[in-house]
Amino acid sequence: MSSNITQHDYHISRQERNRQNDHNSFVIWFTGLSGSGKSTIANHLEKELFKNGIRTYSLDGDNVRSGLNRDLTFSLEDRKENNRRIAEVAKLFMDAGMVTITAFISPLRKDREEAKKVIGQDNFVEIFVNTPLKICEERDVKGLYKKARAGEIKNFTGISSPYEAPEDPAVEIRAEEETVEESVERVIKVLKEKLKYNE
Ligand SMILES: Nc1ncnc2c1ncn2[C@@H]1O[C@H](COP(=O)(O)OS(=O)(=O)O)[C@@H](OP(=O)(O)O)[C@H]1O
Ligand SMILES: Nc1ncnc2c1ncn2[C@@H]1O[C@H](COP(=O)(O)OP(=O)(O)O)[C@@H](O)[C@H]1O
Repeated sequence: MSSNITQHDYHISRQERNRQNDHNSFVIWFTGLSGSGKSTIANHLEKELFKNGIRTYSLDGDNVRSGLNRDLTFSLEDRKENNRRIAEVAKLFMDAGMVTITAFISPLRKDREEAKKVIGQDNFVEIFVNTPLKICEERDVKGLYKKARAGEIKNFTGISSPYEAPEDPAVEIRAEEETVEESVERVIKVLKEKLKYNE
């Protein structure tokens, strides 16, 4: 790492931005298998927050794996780098005052722990979308499970690459037992206090 890099002080602090927005900023980190419902629930959550005047931004596969992280594969090493960069970008959006939502598989506990360190424990809300593999596979939204079972995709999460469930998520969603609206309502309940800006 170069020692010639100087970090400039930002003129406007996160706290000042939060005061102006009249809510706190933090990161909501969704994790779960492919097809578990991360993007669906994250999108509904963002719409609901936005409707209530909360400044939000979502990071997901579409705007990250096809751009910033398009050089990365699905090896565990590259997934770690994927998660690291997402955590750094999420932190920037959080510093800009946004309630930032991320929806990535992020399969390994230690990589999510690293993300938590970058973002800060108090700013990191982990949401586990706990949909059983069997259901994700039946849904097979993108046809990828079929390909993975046929050996056409290597290192597929849940089939030929590991997924480690969070031990103590802020919210655990059992998407097969509740509707998207019910899941979003439960998440918002947990966020209510966190959103309140107190001087
Ligand atoms: N090998 C393999 N394993 C898992 N997923 C795969 C793979 N290859 C492609 N895809 C598609 O990529 C999406 C997951 O990307 P992520 O960036 O969320 O993964 S990770 O956090 O780096 O593990 C995932 O999207 P979601 O279904 O939205 O989770 C898949 O559509
Ligand atoms: N209760 C539920 N919560 C979330 N998604 C659900 C639920 N029930 C069915 N689904 C469906 O499951 C699929 C989940 O896909 P997606 O949100 O893309 O998952 P992921 O982002 O985890 O890959 C969608 O087609 C969604 O409509």
